[in-house]
Amino acid sequence: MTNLELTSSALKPVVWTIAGSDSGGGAGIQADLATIDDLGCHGCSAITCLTAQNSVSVTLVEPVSEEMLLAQLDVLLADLAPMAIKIGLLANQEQVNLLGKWLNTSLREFQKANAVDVNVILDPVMVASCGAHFASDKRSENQLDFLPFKGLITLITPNTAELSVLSGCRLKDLSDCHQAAKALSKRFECNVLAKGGDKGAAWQAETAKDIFVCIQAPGSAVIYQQRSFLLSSPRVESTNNHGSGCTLSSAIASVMAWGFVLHDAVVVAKAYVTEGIKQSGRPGKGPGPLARTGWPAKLGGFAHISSLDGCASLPDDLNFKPLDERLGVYPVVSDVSMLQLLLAAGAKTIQLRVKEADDSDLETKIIKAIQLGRDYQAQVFINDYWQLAVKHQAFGVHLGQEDLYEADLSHIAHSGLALGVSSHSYFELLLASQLNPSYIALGHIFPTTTKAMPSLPQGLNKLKHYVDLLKGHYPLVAIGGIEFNRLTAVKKTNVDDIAVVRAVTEADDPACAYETLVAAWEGLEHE
Ligand SMILES: Cc1ncc(COP(=O)(O)OP(=O)(O)O)c(N)n1
Ligand SMILES: Cc1ncsc1CCOP(=O)(O)O
Ligand SMILES: [Mg+2]
Repeated sequence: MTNLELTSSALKPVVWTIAGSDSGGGAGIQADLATIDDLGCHGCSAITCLTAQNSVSVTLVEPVSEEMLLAQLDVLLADLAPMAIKIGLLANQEQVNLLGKWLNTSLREFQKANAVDVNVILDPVMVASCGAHFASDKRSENQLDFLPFKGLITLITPNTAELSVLSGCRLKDLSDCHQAAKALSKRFECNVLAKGGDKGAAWQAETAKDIFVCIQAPGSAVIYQQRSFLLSSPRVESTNNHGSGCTLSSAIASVMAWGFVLHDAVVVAKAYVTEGIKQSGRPGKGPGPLARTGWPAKLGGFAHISSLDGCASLPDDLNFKPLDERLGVYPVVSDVSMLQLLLAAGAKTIQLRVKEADDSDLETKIIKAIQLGRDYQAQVFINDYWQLAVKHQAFGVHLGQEDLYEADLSHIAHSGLALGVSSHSYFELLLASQLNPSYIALGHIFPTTTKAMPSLPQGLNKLKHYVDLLKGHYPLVAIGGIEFNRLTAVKKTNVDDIAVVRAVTEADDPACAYETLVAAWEGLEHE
């Protein structure tokens, strides 16, 4: 199954762009609709102004009337309601005020009545990449007052020039930009992606660095909220960047419309822009538009993520022991007798996951599990208790994202243990991949009762995207709600292997259930 089949088999999510028309086709509404379509969504537009422009100049900007802008918003809401909205060029303060009021009334009522969250991404366009100032309002440096959007938007995406105008500060270095982005986030009560793609400052010369200030992102892991991150990509040497900001913000809206969390939308959209610049052309005399290159699936095109707020970043110079063999059907069990029974039934990889808070026999159980692994020449992973796993030389350790910041990863790597890492999103799997682990777990895919999960089930569509990105780079295992009658659908995503709890441990005959799962899983073909 290809990405396209997966996305077109479902109803396309509706994404709106509220922006200006670029007669040159590289930016504005034209770039947005091309992006939205390329990422599998249905695009609708509310046009704020017409611009007469080509790749080198803007000769005229003509705003639509307030009546016309409102009519577009209302008629769309009555039928083609949005899953996400991107706001781009607004021609004057009246349009900002009107839109602020509309978001606060009509859109709010719609969200309340339908119990949905519509994410709104604001690209505060002020200056075109060809140097022209857009807004017809001539008050201080063409600056519009975006405060009517306070508390109504998910994310604002200023470039460095826009950040400087919005914050009223000269931005000399990364630290200045970070402070300004945090101040903006406070002022607008929203998340901020401060784009550093425009070359200029020395600290931006080698890499294109964006600053992501997250104050709140529903569905993202708690440990990655109220935090700032630096997203660094190798700089693509090209002057074809016309419409890159429009493309980025409409890509973020599109990825969110598919149900991905904000952290994911930001990293996927950045990879999309990087690839779009790489493959760009130059139809006019000036900077060309970005190519439309589909949903990003090259790991090397994704940004490196690091912390920007004093919180620890994960090391990226470690090497963990590789697996001796495929994970296959990977049982995760809570007691040693079950572990022994499944090893006897042929399991070659298994995990001991003990969750009783006060288990006085913990170390004894871990020693026994590790010894059984040796007896059966199997890969035994210990969940959570990495010190005991190292002390007794387990084959490997399995850690969740939160656990990664508590553990001594360097000690685990240097002690020769394998490391498996959990992930629940693009953002988390990118962080996991920066660690060079022995495998990456993707979950939870389906609802599970084994564990209270803080995130929603990922589902097969997301799993397929994750696999497209990581396959061949790391062994991949899907976990969560995997049972016999779901194996065919899971195999179609091309994920290497599966981890199971209840499908084995709650069966009347766990050994038989394990053997049946193995026969079925190994009998199915990858696509
Ligand atoms: C193979 C596999 N995948 C994911 C998990 C979950 O690990 P973690 O996120 O650390 O959560 P707990 O298992 O500790 O509740 C796993 N154990 N195994
Ligand atoms: C530990 C864990 N981590 C993500 S889902 C999960 C439990 C999976 O259990 P089951 O296979 O019973 O749904
Ligand atoms: Mg854990």
